[in-house]
Amino acid sequence: MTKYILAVNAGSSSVKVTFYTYENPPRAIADAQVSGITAPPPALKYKRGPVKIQEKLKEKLDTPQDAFKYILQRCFNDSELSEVASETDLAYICHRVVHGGDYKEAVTINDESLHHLEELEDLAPLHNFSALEIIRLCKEELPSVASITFFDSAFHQTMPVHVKTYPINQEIAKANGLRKYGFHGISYSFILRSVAQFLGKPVESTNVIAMHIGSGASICAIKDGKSIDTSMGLTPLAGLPGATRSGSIDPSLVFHYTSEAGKLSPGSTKEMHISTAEEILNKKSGWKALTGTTDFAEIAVSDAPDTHKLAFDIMVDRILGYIGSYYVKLNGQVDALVFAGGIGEKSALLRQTLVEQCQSLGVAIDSGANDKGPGDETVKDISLDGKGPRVLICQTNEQFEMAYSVCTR
Ligand SMILES: Nc1ncnc2c1ncn2[C@@H]1O[C@H](COP(=O)(O)OP(=O)(O)O)[C@@H](O)[C@H]1O
Ligand SMILES: CC(=O)OP(=O)(O)O
Ligand SMILES: [Mg+2]
Repeated sequence: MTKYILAVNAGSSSVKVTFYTYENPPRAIADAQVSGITAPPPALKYKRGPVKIQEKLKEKLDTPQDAFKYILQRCFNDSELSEVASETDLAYICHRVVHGGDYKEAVTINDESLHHLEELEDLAPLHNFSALEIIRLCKEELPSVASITFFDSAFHQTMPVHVKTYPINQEIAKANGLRKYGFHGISYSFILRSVAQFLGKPVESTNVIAMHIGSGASICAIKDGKSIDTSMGLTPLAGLPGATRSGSIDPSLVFHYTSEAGKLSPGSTKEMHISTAEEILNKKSGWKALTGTTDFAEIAVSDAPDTHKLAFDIMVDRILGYIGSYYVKLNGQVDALVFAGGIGEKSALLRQTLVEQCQSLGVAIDSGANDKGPGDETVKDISLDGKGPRVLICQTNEQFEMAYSVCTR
């Protein structure tokens, strides 16, 4: 009997799942996403073959587990998707877990690994909570299917010690796991393989500066196929601003923000032990705080109001800072600057502005190709011929990367 893989990408406000055939390479047979869990009504996007459905849901889906259960039932009950009708049709469930601590590779869930992940939750309650809730649910409701967790942080284990280490008391740092981990690694691994293939180079000798710019945004310096630095840190808060995240700020700002900032947040629970400061900097900052919208498509327009223009300029400035730093760290040996993530893939204005400001690195883009975007291509070259690095768009796919890893191991 043909078996299928279910790949789950759970965020705080959305749950995305894709069903794949269990073959090399895996082929997507259906894709479903519930967003707006924290801002009801929830919305469903469902794609099966040529069929595309978008609807607002009447159901109350307040938590990622509710959203996941809803998606699963809907897919299992869809008579047009008879391939997956119950747990017996599934070979594996892949889960994206943002923070994997010291894990260097994916792990199969059993009591021991789940317990270890639950301990890690303290370090990253805001980011691991949704995924862990869904893993616990799968263990209970789909007990015959093996769950494998893939970690965003695993790709960055190759960063040198001096890059990973914060200059603080090392006993305390070691006891509490306080170091730079870096995230979006499942995406970077997809980007690296796709870009190396596109350039016709072995992964082991590919050097790129890759940007995953979405509602969470990061950038990564990849040397000889390995991450040597990335902008996120102990948690995904560090580095670039995001839709609701401040990105890097002077840490002292926390002590001056409000007198309440250091206290436990009212939203804190047994599972989500977070302070008001963490909540403000993760959920009430970023371009939402500057402009009122989390939608970068409203910000990245040429005739935007001043508030939006400021948010755009901040984003450009912070990204430029990292590109400059990583270009130097890579000793100028850069095969390509790669744009990925919802914004990196869709905003021609952001790409154009950034590349114009990186002229000193010898990069230039073909504005027609840039405006057209990647279309159906996984990797699209938008550079003008020149001596400098190529400029590429890569349509990254975290669910595919997890399924691919399972099918090729
Ligand atoms: N045409 C566009 N121009 C600029 N930004 C866009 C466009 N379309 C979508 N986006 C932005 O992409 C972001 C979502 O990217 P995505 O990588 O899916 O994020 P995440 O996985 O973190 O939810 C949102 O901020 C959305 O506004
Ligand atoms: C790590 C992270 O920020 O993830 P996302 O972009 O999906 O929020
Ligand atoms: Mg994402």
